[in-house]
Amino acid sequence: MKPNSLNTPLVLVNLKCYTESIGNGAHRIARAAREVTDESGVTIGLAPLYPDIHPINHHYDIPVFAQHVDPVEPGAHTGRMPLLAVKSAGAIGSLVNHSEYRLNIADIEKNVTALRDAGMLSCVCSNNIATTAALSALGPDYVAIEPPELIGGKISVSEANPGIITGSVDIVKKINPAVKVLTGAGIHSGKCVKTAIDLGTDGVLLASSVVKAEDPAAVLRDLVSLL
Ligand SMILES: O=C[C@H](O)COP(=O)(O)O
Repeated sequence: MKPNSLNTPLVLVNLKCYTESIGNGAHRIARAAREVTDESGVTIGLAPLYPDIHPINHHYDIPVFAQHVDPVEPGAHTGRMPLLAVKSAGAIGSLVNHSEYRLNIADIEKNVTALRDAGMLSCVCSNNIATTAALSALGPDYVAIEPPELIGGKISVSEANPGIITGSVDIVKKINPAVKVLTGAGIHSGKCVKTAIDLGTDGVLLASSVVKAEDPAAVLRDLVSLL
């Protein structure tokens, strides 16, 4: 799997730390992602827990992102996760500054630069248009705009706040048009995904609708159905 070469649109599923994402649960979601990628041709990536990066990459050959990397060089640190460790496990990129794991701007810049230098993809999360502007200036591969109040809910950003999507797309185009824009929070249907794409994004970042589903493949099939 070559970094810097993911097709658009991208459906990136963050497995977070949900019970359903642990052990066999991660394999269940990865199998579903593989199946729906094969049926639809849409790129579906996963951001699993660290122990599942290698098995998911190895068994299912789908793009794997880390959920976070620590802005540290390999060395005398304990309990940290340097990006070379996730690269060596098979991750092609990492989320940075997720709403559930905020970093300061200096550490975001450090991670974006280190990921680029390692030939990996950065997907930096943002909570509003002003933050999106600042983050796009750092030149990540993706900025993912996610209103925190909609994360984990049943109403998607596409339905509740299309203005934050168009505002983010517009500001990124002005500041750094090479940066791709994802959006997320509450994305649960093909209609939400289609709206996000029609508003100018390059894909979606989502979690609960797939991870907590009884049948993740059915949800993924619906998510890509209008692309
Ligand atoms: O990383 C994913 C986002 O936080 C969205 O999560 P959600 O789809 O559960 O709202």
